[in-house]
Amino acid sequence: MASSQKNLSDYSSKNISNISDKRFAVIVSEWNEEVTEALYSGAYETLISNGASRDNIIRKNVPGSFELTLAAQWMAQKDDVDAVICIGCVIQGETKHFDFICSAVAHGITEVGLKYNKPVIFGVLTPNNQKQALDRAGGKHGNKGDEAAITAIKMLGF
Ligand SMILES: Nc1c(NC[C@H](O)[C@H](O)[C@H](O)CO)[nH]c(=O)[nH]c1=O
Ligand SMILES: CC(=O)[C@@H](O)COP(=O)(O)O
Repeated sequence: MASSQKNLSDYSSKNISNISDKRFAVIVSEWNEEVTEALYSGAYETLISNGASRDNIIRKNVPGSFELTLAAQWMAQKDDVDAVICIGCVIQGETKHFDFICSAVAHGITEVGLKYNKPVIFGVLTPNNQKQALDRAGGKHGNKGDEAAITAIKMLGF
């Protein structure tokens, strides 16, 4: 289902588990900072509004989305991290670089979650242009950061 049919910020709060003692690592890519900061704000506020403690949200920055995977591994291996949320925005350019980054990040983040047996969430936009990105970072299609945070919460309650 395309984001145009389902708002990224719409979610059910039913069956949300107690996350007051859960620790979240949120890794934010610095590329397309206007977008990723909006995604981070959405994720942070969603965690807080669903019961997370401010002291239990650890933010780390990386240069670009490609670096999200290694940073996710560094955080996921910590015993005091319960879930990792990866925030990024990869915008299509003129070359195939977009395809390589998106594929590497998607596969890499998946592998980290499987390796450390904890939620590692793909909160990465892969739009064709800046407008599509902004539409999904608090615009008309909601905020991917909200979606990433509620996904982490629901996986912790699995
Ligand atoms: N073009 C975008 C990038 N490119 C940078 C890579 O993510 C990486 O940092 C570089 O290849 C060095 O390893 N990153 C984004 O997050 N978004 C882009 O649109
Ligand atoms: C996703 C990218 O790395 C991309 O923005 C780079 O742009 P280009 O493909 O035009 O070099």
